[in-house]
Amino acid sequence: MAVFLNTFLPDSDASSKLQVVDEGLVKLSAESESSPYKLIQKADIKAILKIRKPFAHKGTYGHALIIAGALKTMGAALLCAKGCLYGGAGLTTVSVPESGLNALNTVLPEAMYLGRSNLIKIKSLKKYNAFAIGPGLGKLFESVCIIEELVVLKVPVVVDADALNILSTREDLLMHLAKDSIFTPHLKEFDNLFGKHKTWWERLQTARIMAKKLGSVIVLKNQYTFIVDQQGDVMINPTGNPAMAQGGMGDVLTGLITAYIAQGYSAKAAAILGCYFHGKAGDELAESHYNITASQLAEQIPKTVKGFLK
Ligand SMILES: NC(=O)C1=CN([C@@H]2O[C@H](COP(=O)(O)OP(=O)(O)OC[C@H]3O[C@@H](n4cnc5c(N)ncnc54)[C@H](OP(=O)(O)O)[C@@H]3O)[C@@H](O)[C@H]2O)[C@@H](O)CC1
Ligand SMILES: Nc1ncnc2c1ncn2[C@@H]1O[C@H](COP(=O)(O)OP(=O)(O)O)[C@@H](O)[C@H]1O
Repeated sequence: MAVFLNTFLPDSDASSKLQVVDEGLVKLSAESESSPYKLIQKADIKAILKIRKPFAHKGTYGHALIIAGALKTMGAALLCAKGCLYGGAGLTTVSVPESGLNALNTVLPEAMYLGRSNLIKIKSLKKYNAFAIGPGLGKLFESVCIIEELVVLKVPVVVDADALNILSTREDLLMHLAKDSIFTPHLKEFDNLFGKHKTWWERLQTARIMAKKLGSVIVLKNQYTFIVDQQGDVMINPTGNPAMAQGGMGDVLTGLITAYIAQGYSAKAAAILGCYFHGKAGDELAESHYNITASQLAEQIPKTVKGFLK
């Protein structure tokens, strides 16, 4: 029986009730036209996920740089870094204000530190192959300057939280960010960035247009998160649950997606894997927990991925 898009939306409208959602990312029948809306299946994840290789070392799985945190929101940076470490990046470096250095060394001894002043030395950024910016960053002048540097560097970036809010007032930067970047807004951040929307259907149409225009992936977060690729196709993530509705959960997702970029996945694949395993870790924890903290979820990720492969 056909499934329609309205099943995955929290509100009601006439158009989404008519829009069929395909099961899986691969078109199965040559006869029917494929829908731009696709529900991610377990088989899709199996096809995308690469098994860790014998003789692999930390260099095999990339080096991620996370630019996040401010005095009162250092936790967001730590959670993002935690998502990246537990997502399997070979190396994770975190650029937080110096006031966060002790916390970083104490909470995440596996992570390295890069001072904010070093961020403007482009040469020092060449060793990283995955970049994330935004969780808890704040919207101070320094944060704007860092985004300007990333635009000059022309590297794809995972953009979240405060970095999204900065871009909402700087269309020049938004339009010049490297293609294959990944934007991870929740509803409010999305509307800040692209304008107010009355319905989720309208919001989704804007996401499709903007993902094409930017040549980037938009991860529009909700109970069912929509991953919109550079062609404007929409992949619907089936995992996740209300036990996950606690602060910091999106920060972990940003770190996890960045870990997959570091490991060599494309922007689209990294977004799909990140959303799927983030939600699946939450689903597994929710079997025995009424609610879940973001730290708890990050720590569950390697177990979830291992269990998935069995
Ligand atoms: N430990 C730390 O350091 C943490 C630091 N953090 C960092 O702090 C920074 C600012 O984060 P923030 O939570 O203050 O602002 P933001 O996320 O814009 O929410 C503002 C309001 O928007 C709404 N809203 C949000 N989501 C929605 C949704 N899905 N659907 C609908 N509405 C939604 C909701 O408004 P309401 O509906 O309650 O009126 C909410 O109150 C940011 O950089 C972040 O990374 C956090 O990650 C927490 C842990
Ligand atoms: N009810 C829910 N069902 C499924 N996923 C949820 C639910 N509530 C929150 N999440 C997930 O948690 C994350 C929340 O992200 P975000 O709002 O950016 O949080 P924060 O800014 O606190 O880190 C998203 O990935 C979202 O899909």
